[in-house]
Amino acid sequence: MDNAIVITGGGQRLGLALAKALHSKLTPVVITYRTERESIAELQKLGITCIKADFSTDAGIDDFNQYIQNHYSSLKAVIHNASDWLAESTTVSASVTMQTMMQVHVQAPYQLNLAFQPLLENYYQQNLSTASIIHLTDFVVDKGSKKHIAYAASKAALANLTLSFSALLAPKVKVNSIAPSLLMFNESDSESYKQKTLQKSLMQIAPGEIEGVEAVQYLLNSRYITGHTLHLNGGRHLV
Ligand SMILES: NC(=O)C1=CN([C@@H]2O[C@H](COP(=O)(O)OP(=O)(O)OC[C@H]3O[C@@H](n4cnc5c(N)ncnc54)[C@H](OP(=O)(O)O)[C@@H]3O)[C@@H](O)[C@H]2O)C=CC1
Ligand SMILES: Nc1nc2c(c(=O)[nH]1)N=C([C@H](O)[C@@H](O)CO)CN2
Repeated sequence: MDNAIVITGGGQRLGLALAKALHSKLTPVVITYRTERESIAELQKLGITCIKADFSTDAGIDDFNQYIQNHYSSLKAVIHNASDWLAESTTVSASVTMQTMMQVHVQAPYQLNLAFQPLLENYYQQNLSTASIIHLTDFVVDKGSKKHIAYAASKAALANLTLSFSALLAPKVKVNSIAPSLLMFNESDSESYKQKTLQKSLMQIAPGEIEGVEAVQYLLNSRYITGHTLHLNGGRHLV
């Protein structure tokens, strides 16, 4: 199959919204997921290919790469959305926390970008239009986070991959980051946490998945933007 869009972590929230928004007969979407959810069957009914993949090991990354190499000859885009928002804790060692964060946020995008380079360049050759890599980073790349230290460091490394891969792959492939501060809360978030978090930005809302979907569509449609970080932070940097 040709011209596919790969979205990692497409089983819920932003990845799920991206899959539904971007899938079409001309640009079929492939998502990865780890956890069985009703959403997976919903996506399969829409014709979206759902591949179970756990990037916590290099073997898991290799297996997904092999699937793509065996089934696709060109890729329009790869969206590295898969992520674990791990905080430092007393139950998980610092070493395991950092290793876990670097594995999903850096090893997986790094290894898959290198593996998918020929497929992305094939898209350019076949369509005379740039292919795309999009890294989902985070506002904390520029600020750090005292409660998610390893998470923030790994997202900063991911942001640096954007700079290196944009230089390596231009002009056939654009490589950009999207850095949200807050898109949507988690079900476990308390009302007090939500209010405290909303106060941190000028806009004081959680904009929802649609803000991320529209940012991705903007970058996919560009012929010129690369090496860039699109900040979705509601003016948080000015508070
Ligand atoms: N939500 C927000 O407000 C913000 C989000 N971001 C970033 O935006 C992106 C989307 O956020 P959100 O939708 O909340 O993300 P989620 O927390 O919902 O994570 C997305 C998916 O990543 C998958 N995933 C986690 N670890 C692994 C792994 N080791 N291997 C494979 N898949 C894995 C999970 O799959 P499964 O469920 O199938 O196990 C999960 O559904 C993320 O990169 C996030 O860091 C940044 C700032 C704010
Ligand atoms: N993988 C995830 N990363 C992040 C999440 C999330 O739910 N999953 N959430 C946030 C928060 O929105 C934080 O930015 C404000 O509470 C950050 N990253």
